[in-house]
Formats: sequence, C-alpha cells, structure tokens
Amino acid sequence: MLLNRPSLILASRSPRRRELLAQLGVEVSVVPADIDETPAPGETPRDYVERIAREKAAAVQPAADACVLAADTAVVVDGDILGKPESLDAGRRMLRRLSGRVHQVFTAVALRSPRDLRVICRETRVAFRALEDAECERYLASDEPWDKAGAYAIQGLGGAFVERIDGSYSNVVGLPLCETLALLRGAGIPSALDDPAGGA
Ligand SMILES: Cc1cn([C@H]2C[C@H](O)[C@@H](COP(=O)(O)OP(=O)(O)OP(=O)(O)O)O2)c(=O)[nH]c1=O
Repeated sequence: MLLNRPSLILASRSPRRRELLAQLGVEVSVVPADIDETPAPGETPRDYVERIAREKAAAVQPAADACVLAADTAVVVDGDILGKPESLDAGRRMLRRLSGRVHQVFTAVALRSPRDLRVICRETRVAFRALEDAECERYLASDEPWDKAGAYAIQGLGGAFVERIDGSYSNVVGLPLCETLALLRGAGIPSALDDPAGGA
C-alpha cells in the first residue's frame, strides 16, 4: 500500500538547489522566498546563514501537510561575509580577495515540517590558486559570477580557480547532499535511496 507522503516546497529561486534535489530523486514545487539578506551587526557567518535559511523557510506558507526546504550559502574570508556581487567592481574585489588563499563556504539548510523546524549548517574550506588579473576580467565578462556568493561557481568555469577543497562539494554549490538527505528522511520525505512505500 502506498502511504500518503508529505510534499516538499523548495523556497528558493536557485536552479542549483533544484538540480541537487533532483539528483536525490526528490520532487519539489518551487516557491521562492524574498527576504532581506542583510547581515546583522556582530553576527557570525554560521549564525547568519542559519538565520537566513530559517527566515526563507518561514516566508513561505505551505498547505497543511507540506514541508518547506530553504537554504543559504555564504563565502567567508577573514570573517567577512561575501554575498553575491552587485557590480563589476564588487565582483573584481571579491575575486582578488579569494586569489591564492583558503576561504570558507557555509551553507545552512532549514526544513520546516508541520511538526517542527530543523536547521543544519556545514562548512567547506576552498583553496584558490593565485588568479591573474586578465583571467579575472574574462571571468567577470561571463554570466557566471553574478548570482553566486563570492562571485564564482565551483561547478562552472570558476572550478578552474580551485586547487583543492576540504569538505562537501555540494555544500559549495548550495545544498550539502548527505545532510539534506538526513533532514528529508527525518521528515518522512523519501529520496531515490529510500523505499517509496515507507519500509526500511
Ligand atoms: C560559492 C558558490 C555559490 N553558488 C551559489 C549557491 C547559491 O545559489 C548562491 C548563493 O546565494 P543564496 O542567497 O544562498 O541563494 P540564491 O539567492 O541563489 O537562491 P535562494 O535565496 O532563492 O535560495 O551562490 C554556486 O552556485 N556555486 C559556488 O561555487
């Protein structure tokens, strides 16, 4: 017998997050959440992404038995949170700061079910090689940096800036797959790795 499983709303306009959930075999309906993403004074990067993920999940009103998943990703260097670049100059400054050193990427995921709200946060350390000014200018002339925290995409051409990572790759792209799977299982939402009838 097929049980009635809770449906999942993805409170995100990020195509990467939708693709990562599709990779898990999880179907979603998309309802983007528009909230103010300004960091609060003195907020740590971890507190910041957790708060924003929680606020995105709270901004969407689900039907009675549905769950809402939201996430937030920030690139952090010297304790400073780099969001998405708002101008060519901002993008250039971000890439220069990341050049030739290690930075952190924090992603928080919030899953709101009719029972509760759970939030997890993961950190990945990413090492960039030294970037040449001319290649940064070519990169900034592409479409890639603009909707990405820190002005680069590890899954695209920006992957050529990355010497090594320590931690989850999918966390950098916007949704840590292991931890997201665990959250979904906790809320009774099956992935392609689970028995759709609800057995073990
Ligand atoms: C560092 C990095 C970030 N990103 C993306 C992930 C996120 O989509 C984005 C960070 O911005 P977010 O505010 O986390 O997400 P978003 O605005 O794209 O979507 P929404 O708020 O509606 O959920 O940067 C990459 O795709 N690749 C990378 O290598």
